[in-house]
Amino acid sequence: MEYLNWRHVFKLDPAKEITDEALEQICESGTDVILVGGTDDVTLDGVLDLLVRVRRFSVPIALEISNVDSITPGYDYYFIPSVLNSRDTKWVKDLHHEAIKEYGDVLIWEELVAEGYCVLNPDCKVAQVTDAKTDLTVEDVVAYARMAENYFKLPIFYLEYSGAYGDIEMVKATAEVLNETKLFYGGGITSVEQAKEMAAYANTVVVGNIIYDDLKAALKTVQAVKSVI
Ligand SMILES: CC(C)=CCC/C(C)=C/CC/C(C)=C/CC/C(C)=C/CC/C(C)=C/CC/C(C)=C/CC/C(C)=C/COP(=O)(O)OP(=O)(O)O
Ligand SMILES: O=P(O)(O)OC[C@@H](O)CO
Ligand SMILES: [Mg+2]
Repeated sequence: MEYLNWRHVFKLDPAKEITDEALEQICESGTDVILVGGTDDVTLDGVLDLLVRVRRFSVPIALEISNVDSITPGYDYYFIPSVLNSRDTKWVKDLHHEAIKEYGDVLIWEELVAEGYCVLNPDCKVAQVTDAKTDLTVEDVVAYARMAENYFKLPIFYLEYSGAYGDIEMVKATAEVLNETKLFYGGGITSVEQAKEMAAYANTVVVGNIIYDDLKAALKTVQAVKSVI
């Protein structure tokens, strides 16, 4: 249950290359966890490679499942997205139903963490793949957040702007209606200022692409997030 207290997360994409030196800096940065996940080209080889390399360090590692073929034992947690604003039930619960039908007898439920995603950047891969309805008002998003917490009782509600910096008013309004469910924010964080701004409202701030574009800037987001009480 330590994920309930995570403030900063680095999300590594198993489809992208990262050098040992960069990986060491990411793992030793003081981040709370390495979350391994991506939308496409996620393979078992990529997921295993990162597991073995990150295990040399003491930071926890979690796998965010995007397809069943790339799941491997050995991760500390398995995060399972359901895209609440997808127009296709496949991404909300059908793939999940299939997986539970096949593996239900052997699942270790304590290792699985359900995430209610609300994807808001229409141009990102995950919005396109899942056919997410992204033209949402604050009232729409707040209703998804309330649904996640009070109806589905999900531990995590994830406001996903992957690749673009999000709308702080959306994040603020969402934070205001959540009590038990943790608010994850992810998308477009490239600076200390942005990291701090989102950390003021989100329980957990997820930093992804900037790791590959500007490692130094990525590393600075750790202390930025943690400096916000
Ligand atoms: C020990 C052991 C092996 C345990 C596990 C056993 C098991 C089989 C568990 C399965 C249980 C279960 C219910 C599984 C669900 C299966 C499944 C396939 C669910 C669908 C998940 C889903 C909705 C995927 C859609 C894509 C998505 C939301 C991905 C999350 C990552 C994300 C948003 C990345 C951001 O995009 P990115 O790739 O970074 O984009 P850019 O490249 O443009 O940056
Ligand atoms: O890659 P960025 O834009 O930082 O987004 C982080 C994460 O929310 C992606 O799933
Ligand atoms: Mg990415």
